[in-house]
Amino acid sequence: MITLRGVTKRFTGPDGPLTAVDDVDLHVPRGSVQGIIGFSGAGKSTLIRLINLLERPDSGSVAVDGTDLTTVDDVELRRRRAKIGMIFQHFNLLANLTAAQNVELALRIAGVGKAARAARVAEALAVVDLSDKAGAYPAKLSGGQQQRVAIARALANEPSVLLCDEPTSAVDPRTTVSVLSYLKEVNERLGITIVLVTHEMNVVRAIADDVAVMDGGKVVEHLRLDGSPLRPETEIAQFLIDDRIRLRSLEETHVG
Ligand SMILES: Nc1ncnc2c1ncn2[C@@H]1O[C@H](COP(=O)(O)OP(=O)(O)OP(=O)(O)O)[C@@H](O)[C@H]1O
Repeated sequence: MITLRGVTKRFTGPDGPLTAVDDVDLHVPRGSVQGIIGFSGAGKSTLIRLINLLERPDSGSVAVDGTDLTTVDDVELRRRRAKIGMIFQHFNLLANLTAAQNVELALRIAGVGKAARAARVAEALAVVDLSDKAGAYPAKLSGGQQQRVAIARALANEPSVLLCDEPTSAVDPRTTVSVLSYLKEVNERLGITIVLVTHEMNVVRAIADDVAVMDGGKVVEHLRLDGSPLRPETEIAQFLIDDRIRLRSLEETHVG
C-alpha cells in the first residue's frame, strides 16, 4: 500500500525554479496496479521516484506499507527500499554480467547470504520464463528478454511494490504485450503492488486498475479501469485515451 499526501518536488531548471510534482495525493491499495499517464514533462518520472525516495520531497509524506519513508533514518530507508523494486525504460542491466549474475548482484547488495542467493536467482528467473537464459549476457538477449531479467532482478528481493518507469517504451508493440503480461502475472500471482508510468494509454489500460492523469506536476484526474466506459473529464485525459497505438490482446501472452 502506498499513500502520498501533499507531495511537492521542486527543481532548478535552466529557466529557473520549477515545480515538477505539485501537491500530489495518491493512494494505491495493496495488490493493485496504479497507472500514471501524462505527456512529457508532466512529472510522472519524478512522482514514481518520490515513492522510493530516489527523489526526496520538499514537502508532504510518502508512506509505503504504513511507514512514512521521509521520517526514517538512512539504515531503515535502505531496508525499506530493498522491498521496493524498480524497472526502467532502458533495463539498466550490467553488460559484463550474465542474466543470473545481474539478478544475484541485487541480492548481494541487499545483504542476502551466498547460500540463499542461488535459489532466489533461479526462482526469480523462472517467474519470467528465463531459466534457460541464466548464463546469457544482456547483448545476447532481446529487448523483451532484457526487461524480463530486469523484472527478475526486481523480484529477487521479494518486494511488496514494483515501480515501473516507462518499462515498454524501448521495445516493440509485440514485446510490450509480453512485458505487460509478465507484470500482470507478478501482480496477480505474487500480489505485488505495481505503479506503472507511461505515456501510452494502451499500456496502462492493459493492466491497471486506476490511472492517475498528470499535467503540470498535478494529478488532474483519475480514470477507473473497471470495465465500465471511460468518461474522461479533462481535455488532457480525453486526448490521452484517444488510442493511437493499438496493442493486441493480452491473451497473446508470453511472446518476444
Ligand atoms: N533532476 C532534475 N533537475 C531539474 N529539473 C528536473 C529534474 N528532473 C526532472 N526535472 C524537470 O521536472 C519536470 C518533470 O519531469 P519528469 O521527468 O518527472 O516528467 P515526465 O512526465 O516523466 O516526462 P517524460 O515522459 O519526458 O519522462 C520537467 O520539466 C523536467 O525537466
